[in-house]
Parts: sequence; structure tokens; C-alpha cells
Amino acid sequence: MHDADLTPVTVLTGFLGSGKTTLLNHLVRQPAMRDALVVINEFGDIGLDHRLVAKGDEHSVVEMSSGCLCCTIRGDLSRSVQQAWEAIERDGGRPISRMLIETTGLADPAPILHTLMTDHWLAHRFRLDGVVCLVDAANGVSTLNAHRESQRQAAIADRLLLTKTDLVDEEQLSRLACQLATINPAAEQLQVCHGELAAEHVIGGGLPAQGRRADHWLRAASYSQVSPAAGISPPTQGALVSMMAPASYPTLTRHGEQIRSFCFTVEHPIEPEVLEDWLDLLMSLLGEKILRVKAIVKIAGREQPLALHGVQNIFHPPVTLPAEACPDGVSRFVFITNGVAPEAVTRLFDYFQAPQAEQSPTPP
Ligand SMILES: Nc1nc2c(ncn2[C@@H]2O[C@H](COP(=O)(O)OP(=O)(O)OP(=O)(O)O)[C@@H](O)[C@H]2O)c(=O)[nH]1
Repeated sequence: MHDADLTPVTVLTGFLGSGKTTLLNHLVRQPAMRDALVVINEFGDIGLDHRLVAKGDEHSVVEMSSGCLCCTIRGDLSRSVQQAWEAIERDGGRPISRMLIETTGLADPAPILHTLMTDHWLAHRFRLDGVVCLVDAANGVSTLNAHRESQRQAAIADRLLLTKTDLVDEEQLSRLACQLATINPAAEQLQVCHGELAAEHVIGGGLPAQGRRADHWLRAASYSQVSPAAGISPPTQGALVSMMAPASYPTLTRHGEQIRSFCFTVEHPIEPEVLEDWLDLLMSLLGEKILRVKAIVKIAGREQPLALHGVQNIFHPPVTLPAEACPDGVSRFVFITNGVAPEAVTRLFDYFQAPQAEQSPTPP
């Protein structure tokens, strides 16, 4: 099935009490959310949030309260959505137009994105539209400093919604905005008060169908830029191994996190095998530390560029874009990482990019 035919999914994340349910209540009433399936994941035996969300019809809200989606009940996501999908088909209802998943406040969104990409049933019906993270303006700075989940939620998001803006002054708001821009320089930031926001600001944040405006999706210019080490001889096998060793990772913060993001650009078209070998090895060595990769890639011998989208070590099937999506022929890879130096990425690329004769006999 073509990517454009898959049903879009928005993951709504944000720390405990950041205002997810309040926002959801406004969203579900809007025409853009018609026929949407809303999945609410609550922590604990007695789920309450789902009762607070208005229901459009009997199928539109699925509650999952037996654990946290990111840890214990990933299989349940597929089963619950499948049941809702089949019930709608059985009852002759209109097909699901989109899905919105509200995570628990403590969830790491990466495993949820993994499930969407790797679960056979889900991956054949749904595509990730975007990750939207709510940050409580009143507590945001302290929450980001104290809780690694909150940093990861903000880092991985396509959009950041600063909520409870009625409770803070301009200075507090701009301090939070700056901190968020450091964690995630590309994500658009919007302010929300009491959940009042047009659904269009929440949905539609992903790679657009048919790849139009893919540059807007990538936002490559927002990141610090790194390129291959031109003119420097490719690293030896030994140098690569030591570069990838944990001891050479940059110092971690006291919470064990050092989230950083950068854009790696390659000026010339990339041979498909170089791309494959480089990403394969990168993901197998550092996959857990690579929170998200987005790329528009110009492949040698192909007129149409590809859009790549990966979460940790899992990649979504590449999407072919129109030639205009990469007018200058430059490939751009955006990496959002936790403790990975840009040099580890670029030097590994140099290794595979170098003429075969200059490489060590086998990859590290
Ligand atoms: N003052 C103010 N309060 C808000 C705003 N948005 C939400 N709240 C309140 O904040 C509290 C938490 O909001 P929820 O929407 O339940 O937050 P949540 O993210 O769903 O919470 P969890 O499910 O516990 O993670 C509620 O009492 C809301 O009424 C806002 O913009 N301003």
C-alpha cells in the first residue's frame, strides 16, 4: 500500500498533568477529528482520563489502562486498535480517518513509535503523522531538569505545545521556550491555554502525503550542521572502534541524558550500498542512543530523492519524493541523539564512503 493511503497517527505526549486530556477534549469536538480513533493509555488499574474525554460515537475512544504503552503493553496497542477497527467494519461504520494516541505522562514515546512501525498489523494500516508534546509552562523548566522522560518527550516531538500559559509571565515563558529550543531546535512551539487549539495545529505534522513540502517536515536548517570530513583520510578500523566505545561518549548529565541534535549534510549523491552499510552499522552500534532520524536523501543514479524516518534502530519504509523535494541534490540527515557525538556519525560515513582500497579489510 502506498504511504499516502495509510491512516495517519498522531502521538500526543507530555509529562504528568501537562494538559493532554484537556487538549484532547477540545480536539475530539472539531470537524477535523471526525471519524478519528482516540487511544488513551492510562497508568494503573483504574483509568479515569477516558471518562473525561467526550465520545463522538461508541468506537471512537479506546482505553488502555493495564500498564504503560511504552513498557508493558505494546502488543495490546495492536490488539485494541484491531478490535476497534473490526468492530467499526462489522457495524458498517465509516472508516477510521486518523488515530490519536495519548500516552501516559511517564511514557517514552520512542517504543510506541517502534510499535507503530514494526507491528505487522499496524504498520500495514497506519503511518506516523507526528509526535506532539505538551509542556506545562508553569512547571516545564523544573520538570525538564528533573525527569529524563520529559526531555525525551520534548526531544522527539515534531511540535511542542506550551500549555497553562495563563499561569506564567513572559519571562518564565521565554525561559522555557529557550530551553525547549536547545533540546529540540526544529520543533514548532505553540502556546495553548485551557486546551483551546485548532486540531490542524496538532494533526498533519508529519511527512505530507506524496512528500510535498518535505523540507518543512525536515526543517534541516534549524539544526547545527555537520558534513563529512572532506580531505581527511577515512578512519581506520581501530579508530572507529574506539570512537564508538562508551568511554568516548560525551559526558552525560546527572540524569544520564545528553540530548543533542544535528544535521549531517552530504553534497554529492550517495551510493545506495554506502547508505545501507553506514546506517546498518550506525544503528546496530548506537541505535538505542539515536532517538530519531529524519532524512531527505539523494541516491546516486536516482532522480527522485527518498525520505527516511527512523526511531532508534528501526526505519520506516523509505518514501519516494518528487525531484523538487531535493532541488540542490544535497542529502540531509537530521539526528536527535542521546549522547552521540556528531563525529561518530560523520566518521563512520567517511569509512564507508572512502574508496574500497583505503578501507580496512572488514568493517569494525
Ligand atoms: N490554569 C490552567 N490549567 C490547565 C490548563 N490546561 C490544563 N489545566 C489543568 O491542569 C490539570 C491537568 O490537566 P490534564 O489535562 O488532566 O493533564 P494530563 O496531561 O492529561 O494529565 P495526566 O493524565 O495525569 O498525565 C487539570 O486540572 C486541568 O484542568 C491551562 O491551560 N491552564
